[in-house]
Amino acid sequence: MSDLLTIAGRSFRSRLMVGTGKFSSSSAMVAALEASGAEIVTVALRRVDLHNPQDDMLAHIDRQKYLLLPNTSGARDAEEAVRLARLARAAGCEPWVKLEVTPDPYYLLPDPVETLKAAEILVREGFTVLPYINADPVLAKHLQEAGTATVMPLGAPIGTNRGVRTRDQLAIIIEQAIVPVVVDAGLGAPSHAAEAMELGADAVLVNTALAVARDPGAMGAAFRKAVEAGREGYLAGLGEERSQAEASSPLTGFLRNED
Ligand SMILES: CC(=O)[C@@H](O)[C@H](O)COP(=O)(O)O
Repeated sequence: MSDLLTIAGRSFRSRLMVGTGKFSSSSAMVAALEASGAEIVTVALRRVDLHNPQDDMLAHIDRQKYLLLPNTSGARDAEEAVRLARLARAAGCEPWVKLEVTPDPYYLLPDPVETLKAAEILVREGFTVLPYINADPVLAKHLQEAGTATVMPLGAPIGTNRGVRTRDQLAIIIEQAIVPVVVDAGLGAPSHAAEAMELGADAVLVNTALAVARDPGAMGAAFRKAVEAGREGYLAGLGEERSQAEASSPLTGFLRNED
């Protein structure tokens, strides 16, 4: 039986989304995308010319194969984010947007107030909104009530490769979610992606780990397997953590009885 990820009524086999920044070459990016099995690929609106099909990056992304998810990376407030999303739609992109509002260039942490404000506007305008947020369960609820198609809480700040540092808050978001939860940012190793999936995330988004790998294609394949393994582990039902040891084999009834 297939285990599909469904976002806003659209289904995907892959639970790994991939970002397109920081790759050393277009061929490295294509190798990573293909090996990852991703079906959703995010592109920073500030880095591409959507009106130009020959744009170096866009020309390398097969839009029959991948859903192009424009992101508002670089937007510092709601107004800038909304403007970027509208530009993407005007240029012929599907009305899906990865909403990112990051006023602070040092930590790139998302602004919760401006993100919610932008999400409310974009949902009203008919966009399918996938907001990047800190791992804040209260904000995640507000965004879902506003009509976002997912929530995308961070594992760690963008580009840090530090893994699932927000585990406890992610668990609450996942427990309460009524839309898919996509753990986005900071996942620097395949094991990080597996951990997020084992926790019950519906999908993950990865960019830096693939882009900076010595072999981005091989890393794409490794993340693909990790996401699948994490998902399978989650569905199989993981055992609960315990503080006290519990023997896996009987501890009585042998050796001493033979005296
Ligand atoms: C590409 C994208 O949409 C970002 O949110 C982010 O870049 C992903 O995080 P990492 O680069 O840390 O994987």
